[in-house]
Amino acid sequence: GAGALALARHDQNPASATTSEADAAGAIPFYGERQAGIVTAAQDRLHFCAFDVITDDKAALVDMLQNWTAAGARMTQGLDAGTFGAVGGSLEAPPDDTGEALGLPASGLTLTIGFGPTLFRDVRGKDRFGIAARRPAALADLPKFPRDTLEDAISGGDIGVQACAHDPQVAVHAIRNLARLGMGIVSVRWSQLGFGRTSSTSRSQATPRNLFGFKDGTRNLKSEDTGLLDEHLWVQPGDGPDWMTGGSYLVTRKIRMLVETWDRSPLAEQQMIIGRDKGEGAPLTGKLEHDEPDFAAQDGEGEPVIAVDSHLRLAHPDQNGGARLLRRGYNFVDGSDGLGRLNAGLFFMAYQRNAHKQFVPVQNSLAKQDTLNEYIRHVSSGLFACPPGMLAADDYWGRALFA
Ligand SMILES: C=CC1=C(C)c2cc3[nH]c(cc4nc(cc5[nH]c(cc1n2)c(C)c5CCC(=O)O)C(CCC(=O)O)=C4C)c(C)c3C=C
Ligand SMILES: [Fe+2]
Repeated sequence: GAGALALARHDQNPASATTSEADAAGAIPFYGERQAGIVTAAQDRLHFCAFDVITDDKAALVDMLQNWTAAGARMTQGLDAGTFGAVGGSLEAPPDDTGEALGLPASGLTLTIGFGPTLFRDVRGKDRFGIAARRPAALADLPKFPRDTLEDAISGGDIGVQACAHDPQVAVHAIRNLARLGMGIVSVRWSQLGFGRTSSTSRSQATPRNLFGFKDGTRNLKSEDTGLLDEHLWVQPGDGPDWMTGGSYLVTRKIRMLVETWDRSPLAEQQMIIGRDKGEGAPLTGKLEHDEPDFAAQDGEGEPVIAVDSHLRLAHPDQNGGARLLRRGYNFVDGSDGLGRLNAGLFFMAYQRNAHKQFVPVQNSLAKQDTLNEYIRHVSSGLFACPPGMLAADDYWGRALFA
């Protein structure tokens, strides 16, 4: 607990220890112009859940979204999901909170909601809730990419909820209570736990490492780049539809990483594949992490120093019509695969103004020729339209869409 933390940090600057402890325990505002959990400095833990709506009753769905909003406003502030709480209600009724977060602080919990293509029209093309005309053009299904090995059962979903927190128990508690409140209206389609954020979304954060051991998120869109955020992250007036103005599109990709194969490849080869060095994270043409890569530089034999099929070159905006992403992924290890290997990888998440103009061209370049492909498999995919934030307590998730 707090005692152990204080001990562990005894030899460090006490002021900074206090600040980071407070940050890790603190509450992030639920209401605001934007949804929290997008440019919010990436927390350590993730529980993402995709739900399917199992009712045709629009009023029941809207009622659930109102209940979710009220519970989300409470849980993100460190409170129980309901007003009676885990132990404050009637002995004759199931509690309005499941209880496993009793005594835990808010832990930086954010809840970010998005609506999937199938909420507007189901797989048979039916306009389920009379909102098909409000489906954004940018929410068209993602194309199939070369090498995709997607599993339908862990892809897609009508509603996606991203719960991020510094404590996994807090993130899981939030998703579990939304699922409980949604009983009979939604069912859990798939869910994913993640740890060790693989991107920094703020210049105040050090760049973390992915399970290949490389710094990931060096050249990410950052919360401080407000001009770039308007250009690349937030849906702008005129992009349409109006209910999405100020929102953003989330692409999720569960990417299995064949870590055992990777671990047998030489350091020089690993660095060639990424296009950066493993220790510092500098481009192979530079010294420091944030040095600009020089794609024209050649080695003694006239070969490009940053290989033409390296991840760095293929993912770079210059190769993809200027496309940029706000990456916000997490590592995962879902036990083992029964074949003596870890079932490990990257749960890739990226927010953007239009996935068809940003994620799609980047992923097409990567899928065609990235040397990283030998070591990874895309096994799940999702696309969600995340509306803007809510300014007041009488608003609710999806109001502008369903009104
Ligand atoms: C389609 C988008 C991307 C997928 C899928 C993706 C998978 C993936 N990436 C790594 C490791 C690294 N990626 C890095 C940079 C980087 N990656 C993407 C996009 C996708 N990556 C972009 C847009 C960028 C930034 C490019 C730039 O602007 O220079 C890096 C380098 C460090 C960094 O800048 O973040 C690493 C390392 C893995 C392991 C992976 C799949 C499992
Ligand atoms: Fe990448």
